[in-house]
Amino acid sequence: MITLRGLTKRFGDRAAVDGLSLEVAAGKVTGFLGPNGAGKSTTMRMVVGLDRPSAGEALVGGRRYGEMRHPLREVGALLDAGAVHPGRSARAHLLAMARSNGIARGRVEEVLAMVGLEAVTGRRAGTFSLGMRQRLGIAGALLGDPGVLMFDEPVNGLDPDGVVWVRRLMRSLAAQGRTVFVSSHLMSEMQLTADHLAVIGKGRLLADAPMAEVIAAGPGNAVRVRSPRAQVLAGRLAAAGGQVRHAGGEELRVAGLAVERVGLIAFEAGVPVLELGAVQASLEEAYMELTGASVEYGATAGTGV
Ligand SMILES: Nc1ncnc2c1ncn2[C@@H]1O[C@H](COP(=O)(O)OP(=O)(O)OP(=O)(O)O)[C@@H](O)[C@H]1O
Repeated sequence: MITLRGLTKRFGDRAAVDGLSLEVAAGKVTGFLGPNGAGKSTTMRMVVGLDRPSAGEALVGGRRYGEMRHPLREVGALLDAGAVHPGRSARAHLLAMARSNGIARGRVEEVLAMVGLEAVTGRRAGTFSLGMRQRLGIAGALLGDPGVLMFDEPVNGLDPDGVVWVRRLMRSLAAQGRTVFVSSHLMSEMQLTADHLAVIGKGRLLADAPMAEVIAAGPGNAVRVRSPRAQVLAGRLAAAGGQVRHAGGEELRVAGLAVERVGLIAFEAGVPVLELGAVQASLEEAYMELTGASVEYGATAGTGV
């Protein structure tokens, strides 16, 4: 389990992480979401002692990282796949990590095989593709067979096979009872991978709930309809009890009416329909609504759903 208590990190007069309290439970994949600059990486770095908190604390299994004799056996992390000496082979890199944490040499070959790098163990890490470096980083996280694992954007640079592999790996680590804490910007992938979500914005907690609850709290199922006479159609749909939102241009999002009903109302009103379809409730839409006010860099108008 990972416990964050009032965790705060200031850089100058700016709080990158701002009084964050959270428990990341064992036996689940917990997705860690938030816009760019929300403080996800900084939070993870504090858990493994790479950044020192300005206030509060981050504990793994009730202890601080600095108090652990063999930290890699308790918490493994993929934080920056580029942080490998380019002149070292994959094997040499992992052997050095193993030695400093009292981990048997044989475990190095084991984790290299687990991540699919067994054919390139002697090759210098500097020649690796981004996907291979991600795999090497994951091997490093798994090296000490820890009960707690953190992955910062693990599918970055991976091809579709690699993405599915990471998803299965996360699920199986959680099924073994481990704590799996993973950040990602890919909402559809996260929806398939995580059981639970912690969402932050500007360093503060916005949501800490099971995936199903986060999605249910979002805009939910809706009907998407596009018409050159969207204004007229919106009036008719509202009169029939629909909650109508203008989604930019000719498009409307309608909640509370079935797709067939929307089609019939348009027909009765003599309004042309260019597109009509159901929109499934998704993490992406729920996330957009949750974080809308916390996005630091981004377009502001005309993107609404
Ligand atoms: N060493 C540093 N010095 C100064 N500011 C920093 C430092 N590290 C991070 N920050 C700032 O802290 C804030 C949080 O950054 P962080 O990388 O933790 O966000 P993130 O949620 O991981 O973002 P992304 O999704 O883009 O990776 C940002 O505004 C960033 O510029």
